[in-house]
Amino acid sequence: MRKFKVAVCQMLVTENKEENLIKAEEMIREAKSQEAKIVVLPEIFNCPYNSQSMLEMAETYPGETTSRLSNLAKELSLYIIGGSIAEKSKNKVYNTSFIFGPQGELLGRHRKMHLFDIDIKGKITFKESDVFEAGDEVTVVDTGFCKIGVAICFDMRFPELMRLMVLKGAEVIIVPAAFNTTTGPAHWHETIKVRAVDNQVYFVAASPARNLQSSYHAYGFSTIMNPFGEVVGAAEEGETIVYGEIDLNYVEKVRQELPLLKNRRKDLYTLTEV
Ligand SMILES: O=C(O)CCC(=O)C(=O)O
Repeated sequence: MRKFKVAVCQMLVTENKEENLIKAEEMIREAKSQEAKIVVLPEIFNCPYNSQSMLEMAETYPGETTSRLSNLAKELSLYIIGGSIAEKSKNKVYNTSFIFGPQGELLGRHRKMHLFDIDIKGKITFKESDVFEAGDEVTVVDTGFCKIGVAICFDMRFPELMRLMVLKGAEVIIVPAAFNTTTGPAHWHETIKVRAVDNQVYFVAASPARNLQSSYHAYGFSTIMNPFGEVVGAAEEGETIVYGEIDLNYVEKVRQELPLLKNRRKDLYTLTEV
């Protein structure tokens, strides 16, 4: 398969976990009815993005949320990039994206590698490391028709990680995220564009819808960007599903016509995973 539709569910996340799971399922079913092959959920889609909720609602794998996503992937024969959830494992909690294939199989899991610890005076302070441990693996899953790099939110600010995914064969990078109303307007669009252009990949960034009732105001503006830096699908701040076509032949064409990856001076510098 060289061309397929990807859908990003920019869902409104509430305090009610069951409500969030039902919403995610409804949106995934809708995306399937529009013939999407890959459906993406946002970061922490089953509970509010705050330390207390994430700790309270953390689940082990397999657990309620992942079983529901896996069953849905199987029933609908879809790839589901399951946003992220708080994952409990051996007395630690991770911010984890579970990725399911069309038989309901777990294709991979990405544990957020760069934790969102920031303090922008008078604007936003957040310390994810109060809740989460950092993951330590670069995640690239193989669908059989393309390789997909998966990272979570703050991870997208680290160009080395994105490039490592491409060196492992990723032609598409998918990032469940939840930027906010301070850093979103400042950096969201530019980061998506530059990561897509530098790495010559489709870059799919999924946000929750903005919920002004919650303590964390997600930015929204989920975006699908092509390898030449053109937007192929985008939302504003409200709840919606964003669709875009991924064309792997176009990745090849851009990489040939503007040979950035080929022209790296590997004799002068290298990037290695340790
Ligand atoms: O990088 C940013 O500005 C936002 C990151 C974030 O919200 C997150 O990692 O959850």
